[in-house]
Amino acid sequence: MTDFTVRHPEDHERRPTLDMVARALHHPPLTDRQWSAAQHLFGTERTFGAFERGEPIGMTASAAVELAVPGGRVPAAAVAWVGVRADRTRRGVVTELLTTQLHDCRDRGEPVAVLHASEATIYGRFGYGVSCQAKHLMVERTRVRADVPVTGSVRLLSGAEALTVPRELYAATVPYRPGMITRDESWWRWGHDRVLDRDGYLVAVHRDHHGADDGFATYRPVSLDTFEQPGAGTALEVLDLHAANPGALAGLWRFLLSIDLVTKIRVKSRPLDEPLELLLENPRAVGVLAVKDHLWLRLADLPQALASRGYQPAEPVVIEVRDPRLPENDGRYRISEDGAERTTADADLSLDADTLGMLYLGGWRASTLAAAGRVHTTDPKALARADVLFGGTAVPWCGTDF
Ligand SMILES: CC(=O)SCCNC(=O)CCNC(=O)[C@H](O)C(C)(C)COP(=O)(O)OP(=O)(O)OC[C@H]1O[C@@H](n2cnc3c(N)ncnc32)[C@H](O)[C@@H]1OP(=O)(O)O
Repeated sequence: MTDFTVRHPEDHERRPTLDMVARALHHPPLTDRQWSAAQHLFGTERTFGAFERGEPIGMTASAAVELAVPGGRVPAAAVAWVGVRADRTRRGVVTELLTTQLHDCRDRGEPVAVLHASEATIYGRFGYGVSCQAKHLMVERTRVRADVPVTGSVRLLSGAEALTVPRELYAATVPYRPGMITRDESWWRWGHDRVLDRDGYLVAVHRDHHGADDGFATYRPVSLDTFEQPGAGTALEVLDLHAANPGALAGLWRFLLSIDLVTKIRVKSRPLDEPLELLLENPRAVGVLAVKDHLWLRLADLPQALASRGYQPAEPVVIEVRDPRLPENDGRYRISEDGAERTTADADLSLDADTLGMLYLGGWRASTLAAAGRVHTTDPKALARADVLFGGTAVPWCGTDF
């Protein structure tokens, strides 16, 4: 039996704790350079460690972000760096850490927590649901001709511009769909500056025909040559691509497709409705390699979270939610186009908290979740109303790796 305590690490324990979690995720301990970028990602007060006789054996942390939801934005905890030392797993360590973190979230006034999961089997039991999916694409560039008119231009950035322009565009120009999160300076240092420096990523920016920058792509060339297959060519890996409008999206893709000596373009986690194949003369050049769980979402303070998003016009429904890990969320809620509130009325639908996390951004229909046995009702009309009420105006997508 493991005897451990969960608490914030002391200042001198922070780096050993991060090193421990890096090891749990099969990365080497942090270099001095990585540590200098990583230590600003989460304050000590947002980091929880599990300690056994003073040694770190588990960790979870979160960053304060704003999450776009249908009809607005809500303060959220972006959870990351979850891990338990390999010789201390399956003894309840992460259960204790994540439960403490969810209470902390509520206390901070962050009604929602989000994360990207290393494995799809971990987080459902903690009340997280897959709020949206994303697709991984492979474009066979040799079979491709972009078939869209050019309306602007693309330029490659270097030096300070490669660091600053994407920050400005993401903060002020890119429209937020439900699921997108704000990126603070510590994210940019870790998620952008560090990868440009370490992995040789390049930044391309699209400028519209009025001369305003309106989108960027971060990408790198990777050799496909092997000893057995010399001359296999080069793949482009696209890390980050955000566009303020369809012209910018088409222009950035047209640019990526025009780069010489490239045989394939690989890109992970794109929005389900991104119309890349429709921009090409040969749509079959785009292969969808996988559609995977993207952003997992947990309603930590359920009444607050439900009240923080908008609903589409339809007759109200009453939902009954069961949340064994945070029983204070249990209860019935009336959802209408005017908002959400607790009620004592009879329930039309019943579901668990993780399923409500799936509905929250509008990425799934209640009727789809009912077909999967996750939403229970005897009234098909109530399901149809829930489909409309919870529906969003855009397909949700996060698009930030954290
Ligand atoms: C947002 C992120 O950072 S994602 C990164 C997550 N981290 C990793 O994948 C690193 C490698 N893995 C680990 O560090 C650990 O195995 C963790 C964090 C996944 C789980 O930590 P543990 O302390 O072993 O979990 P704990 O003992 O609290 O398990 C709770 C329950 O989840 C189950 N569980 C834990 N991990 C897994 C898993 N990977 N797959 C399936 N079930 C799991 C346990 O069996 C247990 O089930 P039970 O309650 O029915 O008995």
